[in-house]
Amino acid sequence: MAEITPVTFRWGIISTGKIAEAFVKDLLVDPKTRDVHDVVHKVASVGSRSVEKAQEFIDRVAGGDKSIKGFGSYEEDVDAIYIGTPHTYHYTNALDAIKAGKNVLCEKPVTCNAAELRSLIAAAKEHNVFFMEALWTRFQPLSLEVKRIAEEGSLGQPVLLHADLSGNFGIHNIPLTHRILDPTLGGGALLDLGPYPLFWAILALYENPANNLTAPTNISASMLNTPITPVDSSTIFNLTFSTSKLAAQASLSCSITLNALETGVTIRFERGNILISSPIYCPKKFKVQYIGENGSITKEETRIFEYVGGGWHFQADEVARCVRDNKKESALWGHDKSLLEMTVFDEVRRQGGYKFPDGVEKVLA
Ligand SMILES: NC(=O)C1=CN([C@@H]2O[C@H](COP(=O)(O)OP(=O)(O)OC[C@H]3O[C@@H](n4cnc5c(N)ncnc54)[C@H](OP(=O)(O)O)[C@@H]3O)[C@@H](O)[C@H]2O)C=CC1
Ligand SMILES: O=C1OC[C@@H](O)[C@H](O)[C@H]1O
Repeated sequence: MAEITPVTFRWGIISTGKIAEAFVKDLLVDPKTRDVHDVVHKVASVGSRSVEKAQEFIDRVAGGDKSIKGFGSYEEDVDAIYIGTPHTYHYTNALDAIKAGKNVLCEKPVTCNAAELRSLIAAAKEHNVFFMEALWTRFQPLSLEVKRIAEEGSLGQPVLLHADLSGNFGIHNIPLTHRILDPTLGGGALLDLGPYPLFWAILALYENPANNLTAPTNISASMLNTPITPVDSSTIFNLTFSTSKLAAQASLSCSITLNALETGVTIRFERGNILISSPIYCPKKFKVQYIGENGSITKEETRIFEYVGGGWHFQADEVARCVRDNKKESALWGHDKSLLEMTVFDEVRRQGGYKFPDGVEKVLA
């Protein structure tokens, strides 16, 4: 077989925080370890509020690679910019990058509200650039296989989906300025953890061909605040999908004070179940149960997925391929799904009474 010459994709990184480090480490993993031969990734520059921090990040995470430029600002000459700042900075950082004609991969939640996202989508169209939320779980091989099995027919239609993402942040022992507690940084469970339970509902229900990409017909929600700051410590939200061909519901929750459950997602179909192990943002294992005529389990299969790296590189491969092919959005996690996410979150916050402090939302509906 002829050797493919891979495209070298140059990334500019904005932020020197926790997730930026995880993403950059994955960019440095040899793509061949995950059987990817058409793209390779190169970290070209790191932007921070401080040039010293940027250099310290390059030394620590990328072995001091002299070809990587460190900037005390966010201007870079690259194929795409990855944004890993706190939620409430995504809009401004992404807009600046888009206006500079850059392709953008922006961390989840892509913005604080749907109005900000609509404004970014319009800007991306105007400047003819690729734009995607970094909903990394969508691109992992396990998710692709869950989707294939869910839609292949032998389980029947999905009826009920339960998904929870909890993570104990030790909220009594972290500063009030921590991004998870600070309302000016969009703190709380919903915006930080909520994208993942919602992602599984989008994959299994919204994307189900019988739903024909129809938005939920009902959203009901309740939020519980922390005793410390006015952000949600836990939130529950339910979605109903009802079309002529699909009648299904999702019961979703997230918490910043509890540990994760062993099984984070359960998708119940007419003739079986899919049970996905935690962590639900990069699960390595799921189980499929087939149910017979009398309601008992007739067959059970466990599937395990392993790869080198943390799982963030799959979304990087998607961005590189989309940009190479001149696509402006991903077919797997396009603008419509991020917009659905932000619309659901706006409604959950409305019902739950979570208002951001004045000035946090840069665009209002
Ligand atoms: N996909 C995933 O698995 C994960 C995604 N995330 C998402 O990534 C984003 C960042 O999270 P995380 O990396 O944990 O956050 P961190 O606090 O670790 O890092 C955020 C970085 O943003 C920069 N920054 C710019 N302005 C501010 C500000 N006013 N306050 C604090 N930091 C600022 C800082 O870099 P500098 O000082 O260099 O400018 C800082 O290091 C969030 O939106 C979160 O939802 C988080 C964890 C996992
Ligand atoms: O995206 C995320 O996934 C893992 C969580 O621990 C983190 O807080 C969140 O931002």
